[in-house]
Amino acid sequence: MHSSAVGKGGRGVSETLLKIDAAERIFGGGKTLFGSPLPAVHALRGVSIEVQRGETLGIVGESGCGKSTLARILVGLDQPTCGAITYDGEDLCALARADGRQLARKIQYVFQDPLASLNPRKTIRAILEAPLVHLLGMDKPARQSRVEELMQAVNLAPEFLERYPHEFSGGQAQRIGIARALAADPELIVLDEPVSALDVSVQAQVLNILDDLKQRFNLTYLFISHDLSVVESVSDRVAVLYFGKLAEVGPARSVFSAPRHPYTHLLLQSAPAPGRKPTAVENAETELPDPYNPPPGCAFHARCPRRSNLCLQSEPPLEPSPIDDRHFAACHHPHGRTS
Ligand SMILES: Nc1ncnc2c1ncn2[C@@H]1O[C@H](COP(=O)(O)OP(=O)(O)OP(=O)(O)O)[C@@H](O)[C@H]1O
Repeated sequence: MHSSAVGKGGRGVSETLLKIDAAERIFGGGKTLFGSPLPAVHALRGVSIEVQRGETLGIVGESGCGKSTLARILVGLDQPTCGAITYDGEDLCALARADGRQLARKIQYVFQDPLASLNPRKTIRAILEAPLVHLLGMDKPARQSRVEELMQAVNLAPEFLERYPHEFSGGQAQRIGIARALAADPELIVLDEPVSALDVSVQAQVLNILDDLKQRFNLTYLFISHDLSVVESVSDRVAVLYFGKLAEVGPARSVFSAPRHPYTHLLLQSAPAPGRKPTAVENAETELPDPYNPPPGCAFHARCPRRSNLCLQSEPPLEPSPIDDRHFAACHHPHGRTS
């Protein structure tokens, strides 16, 4: 669909930049002042995944599966309840606690709603200069040329620097959000639904810019989206999250052409396609487990056409495919039911 290929093609790089090990995030819980228990939501339930330097890892899943929780943890806006996250060998949470600015120089975030993420009372120049001052301590003359470079990098004229966010279209505003994320020269950018709010034609432009920037600045992307066609077009690898857990992860080509988890099948069947209405997930979404009362066994069992007694009793581990050790699925019946 899109001509862009943010990170597609792989560069044969295999240096681990980010390592997430058994990350859990529980919201709520504990007790009220009067001692009654508060409900708890297990937003991430033991997520383990690595991101290689230079790759684009796509993360897909329905609303509520934990995508944004993971993204917020990676940029230091939240902390996991337990588990370990290392960035380039350093403890990411310790880094976030000790010096948020160091973390912000390495990992940046691009928000879904471009206009809402830009301060309406500041000019674009002030918006782009803020990270240069706060993260890099850059002086005025250096800032002047850097903001012009940043505008050029996202194909916007430097004349726009004195304008305010409301004077831009959604696509232009997202390009400004991307320029701001680039300002401190990060290595990893977490793109949280970066084109979901844009028209399809504008999406392609923004994806092309992201692809170009990735090549030019050796960036690594974590690309979060519920739009499978976008994720397929941009990702080297794809992780499918379901109810706070990884259901499947592997090279994009394998996950999309030969999905092993029935949830990935369901997502693919439900994706909008010419002549087909997206209904399956919309219908099935009403069957998502109650986050306050998770089911036993595999969290997907109530929706799963392959379920067996085993699925009702035990959670399947994430295991590699016998024919591709980079393609993992957490399913007791990844090849369908044999009995
Ligand atoms: N601050 C919070 N307090 C309580 N529950 C939360 C909080 N943040 C997220 N959750 C819950 O954690 C789960 C995962 O939410 P999250 O926003 O990470 O999902 P998501 O996949 O990003 O969804 P969406 O695509 O709708 O943003 C959901 O059940 C959500 O209600």
